[in-house]
Amino acid sequence: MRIEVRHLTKVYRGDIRALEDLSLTISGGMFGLLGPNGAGKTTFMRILAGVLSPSNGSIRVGSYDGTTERGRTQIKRILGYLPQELGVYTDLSAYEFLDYMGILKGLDDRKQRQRRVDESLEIVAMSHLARRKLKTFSGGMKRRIGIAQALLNDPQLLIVDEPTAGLDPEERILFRNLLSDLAGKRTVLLSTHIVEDIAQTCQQLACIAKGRLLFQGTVSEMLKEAQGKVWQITADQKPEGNFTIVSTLNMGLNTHYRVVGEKPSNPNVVAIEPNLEDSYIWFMRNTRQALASPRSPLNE
Ligand SMILES: Nc1ncnc2c1ncn2[C@@H]1O[C@H](COP(=O)(O)OP(=O)(O)OP(=O)(O)O)[C@@H](O)[C@H]1O
Repeated sequence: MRIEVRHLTKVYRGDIRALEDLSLTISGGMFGLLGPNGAGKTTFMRILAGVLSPSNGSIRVGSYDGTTERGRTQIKRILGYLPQELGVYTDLSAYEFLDYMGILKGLDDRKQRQRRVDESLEIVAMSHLARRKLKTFSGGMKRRIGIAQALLNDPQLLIVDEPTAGLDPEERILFRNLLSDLAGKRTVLLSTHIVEDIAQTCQQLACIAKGRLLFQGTVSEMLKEAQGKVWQITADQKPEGNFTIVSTLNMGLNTHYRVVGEKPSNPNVVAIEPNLEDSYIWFMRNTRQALASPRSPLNE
């Protein structure tokens, strides 16, 4: 399922510009949308999901036009959406909740709906907990029920917004693996500010900040962007300079500081290979610097 977004702009009331001339292409598999809080990720996802209309720009999901009412209705049929918050149905059992969501999604035939609920529970490995109330579930289990809900109509496009926030490390890994499995036969769009989730699951990603596209490409292309910008400084006190310290490792007599920026002038500096988090920090640094410059297009 190919998604093409061109010149997408969203202006909320009060002239809040959440998306600014955003163009990107998602060609299938698992795609990551990375950006800090307030970057415009949720706005983008909600527009794609047809919940919100854009102020400007075009959206094509497969052969459907997301800017028309008819196109949005068609897109909703082939789309599953896991929002950040699932809502408060905590007194329902997993099965009752999914059955109810199935009715809302227009699965009117009871037998067919039950079959889809059973299949979705099976995909997320929750069949054995179908009769338990949602309020007794851990964060990771609730997230899996959220995915089951999004899978009820067997969508070709699955949109998940910040799905691992608040999960413990083990739950996060399980959840990431589940998303990768699902991406085998559909397009999965994963929005997050957790770099590791994208590094572990996505081949393609886009990085946005302040509603603008900073980067689109593969994980290895993004790594290349920070090549020659990541350093290890060994020192006995915190170094200062035009860089961002991303980690500090106390080695006893001295400390290893991992920093991102132009080559520091400090002694005991060695270049190291960037990871995706370093690249992300590099892009964010550049964005902040551009914002500080009055001539930057980011300030228009
Ligand atoms: N309904 C709204 N009315 C006005 N401004 C809004 C509305 N929804 C979002 N915004 C603003 O639009 C910008 C982008 O918000 P959005 O929620 O899309 O970002 P995000 O990347 O998803 O952030 P987060 O990870 O914090 O959810 C922010 O400045 C936000 O305050």
